[in-house]
Amino acid sequence: MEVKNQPIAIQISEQPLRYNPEAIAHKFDSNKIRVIKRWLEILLPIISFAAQWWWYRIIRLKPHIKHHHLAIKLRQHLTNLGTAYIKVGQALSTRPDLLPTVYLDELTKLQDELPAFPTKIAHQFILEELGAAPQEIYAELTELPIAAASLGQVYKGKLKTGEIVAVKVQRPDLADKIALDLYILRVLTVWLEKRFSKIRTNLVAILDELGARLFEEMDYIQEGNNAEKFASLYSNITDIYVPKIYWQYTNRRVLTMEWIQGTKLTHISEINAQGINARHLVEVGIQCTLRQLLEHGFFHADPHPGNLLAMENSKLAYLDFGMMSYIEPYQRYALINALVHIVNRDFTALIQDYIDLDFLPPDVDVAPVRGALTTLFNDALTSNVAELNFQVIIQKLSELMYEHSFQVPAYYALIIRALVALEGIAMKIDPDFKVLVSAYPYVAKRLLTDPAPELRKS
Ligand SMILES: Nc1ncnc2c1ncn2[C@@H]1O[C@H](COP(=O)(O)OP(=O)(O)OP(=O)(O)O)[C@@H](O)[C@H]1O
Repeated sequence: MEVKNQPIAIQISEQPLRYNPEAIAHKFDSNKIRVIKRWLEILLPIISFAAQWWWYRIIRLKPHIKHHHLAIKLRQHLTNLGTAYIKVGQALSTRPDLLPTVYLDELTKLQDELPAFPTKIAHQFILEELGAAPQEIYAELTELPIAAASLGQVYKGKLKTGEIVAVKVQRPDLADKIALDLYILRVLTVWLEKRFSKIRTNLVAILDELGARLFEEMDYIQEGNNAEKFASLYSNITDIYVPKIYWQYTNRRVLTMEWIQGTKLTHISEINAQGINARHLVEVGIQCTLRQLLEHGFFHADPHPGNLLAMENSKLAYLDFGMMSYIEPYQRYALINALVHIVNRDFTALIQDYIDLDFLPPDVDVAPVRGALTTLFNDALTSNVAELNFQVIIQKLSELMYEHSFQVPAYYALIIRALVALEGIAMKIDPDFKVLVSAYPYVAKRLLTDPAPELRKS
């Protein structure tokens, strides 16, 4: 029987997968044994971490050595605890308002080192989600996954109509396991907030935001929609490519998309060996990032080099649209204004930008923050734009934000992560590559030509 690109019997779920803390609490309140078992698995590393912290205090270890060791331990514990904790750690790694820099640096190394699950289970999922056995849908499908990541694993396949595809299948019981971990973490954060009234940050809100994000990431229909929205906004940029989604063969836990033949930007030497100009790809990536952040606001929040592929025709392909974020127009304008105020060294105005962006409360004691910002940016700006290194500025700014109790909104943390990832790639290609120099003409042009009243003042 010939199967054309026609819908087979799939039951696309009507409601998108949503994080609902009340429903989760309701579910696990009546399953105490499971909750207690998981609590024990979590408590053990917490106790071990606390004991180590206490020991280092007793032996009066030098603070920087102490925190360095503790940060490594924290990363190891989170890795062992599984997907939800790896994601929590990755989210924390972008939050200079919550953790000192030494912890941020260590947590950015968190990798999703999870083993693959059996292909038999993946086949079962395909049957359940798409309503037909894999051999009825795909003419070919690799026996083993070509990649195993935190939420799912990816097979290479071929449709009966001949198109080469990537088939992403979600890990078994993922939603259930993550829900249980989020439930426990929420109990813990509510307790922490009650117990330590000094904590100013709304930890429960941060956790709920992360939960919402994780649930979105677990819904491959949402990911497919994100990919299409991203394509509609940015694939008109020269040399940007976004894989096509095959909706007929996609559901919540199975995603079928166009296979991208390419080399990850983690393998720069291979890219060069193929005669592809890696520098050009970075320039393209920078232009695309600027359009995402400053023009449409819809941005890829996880553009690490493993999610970017150099194609043989010198195009840059984006993968993995599970984690996207959005910046409101007023936030975009405030960011551009902040940039202008930094360049003009107008730190009083810069503090007002931070207040407008809700980083600082309106009643903040301005003088010490202005003093710290002045020192930081005067140091940084004595070098000309060509010498500015983004990573260094961000690191200093992170320290300042931690010391002066800034509240960093999640979207800002994700922007920084995206920019630092991009600069990291650029500097691997050429240690002297200046992202800011490449970005400057675009920002200048926006300032000169954008009719928005919010920018006209600047
Ligand atoms: N369309 C595609 N074409 C070719 N390879 C792909 C494609 N999609 C995914 N892959 C491969 O599978 C890997 C994992 O895919 P992806 O990053 O989408 O999974 P994930 O579970 O969302 O991972 P993460 O842990 O980053 O969230 C990619 O790094 C890439 O090697």
